[in-house]
Amino acid sequence: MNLKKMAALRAVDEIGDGDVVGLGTGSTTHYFIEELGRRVREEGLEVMGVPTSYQSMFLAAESGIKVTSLAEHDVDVAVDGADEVDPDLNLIKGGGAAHTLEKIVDSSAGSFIVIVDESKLVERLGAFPLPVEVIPAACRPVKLKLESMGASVDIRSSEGKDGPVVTDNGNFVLDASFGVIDDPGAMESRLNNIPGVVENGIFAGIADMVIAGTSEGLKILR
Ligand SMILES: O=C(CO)[C@H](O)[C@H](O)COP(=O)(O)O
Repeated sequence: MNLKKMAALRAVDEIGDGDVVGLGTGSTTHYFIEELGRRVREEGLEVMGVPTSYQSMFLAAESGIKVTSLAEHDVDVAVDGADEVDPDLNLIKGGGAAHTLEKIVDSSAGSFIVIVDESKLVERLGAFPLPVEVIPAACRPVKLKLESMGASVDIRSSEGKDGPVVTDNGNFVLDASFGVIDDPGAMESRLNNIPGVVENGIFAGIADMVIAGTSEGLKILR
């Protein structure tokens, strides 16, 4: 079976009737949202979803999940993917440039569950370039600051549009390769302290549970 899907389907079992669910972004959460929607439509599960991106908002609506927001509801359980997960459940996220709203929703949740395939499990964070969302006017000074801290930095661009990726919040993303990150919590705070940085992709100490699909079956980390 597809290992991302395996983790996603297991996560749906953690959702109870009446829950407000944080809906993460990416290909792994895609499977989660689809299955959650199927249970809503076919089994009468009553949930509301708080999307973390336009991607998850559109998919939730298509799947039959009622959409709400943090302005109206607290989140009971958030389910989200990750780009890297270390043994202490620190994460790198933002491969889909959605990490700012993801961090707001995931950190506000009563419980935050991460779903990944085994390729995301690492001993130490840092092989995946760290996404840093910046206000466009701050792009150059923040890039220079990150370089002065030892990173090599790319302004993220993508297919489908010439020029930089523009996030759901109207900002740019810098991908900063620092190598191994020794102290994820300290690095997370330090980066968010740079003027013009909106949010970086380190999620230190907020995940409660990781469900990983592996070739040997499901692996649960708490
Ligand atoms: O952080 C994210 C989006 O900003 C994603 O959750 C992360 O990139 C993992 O994506 P995928 O499930 O497609 O591997």
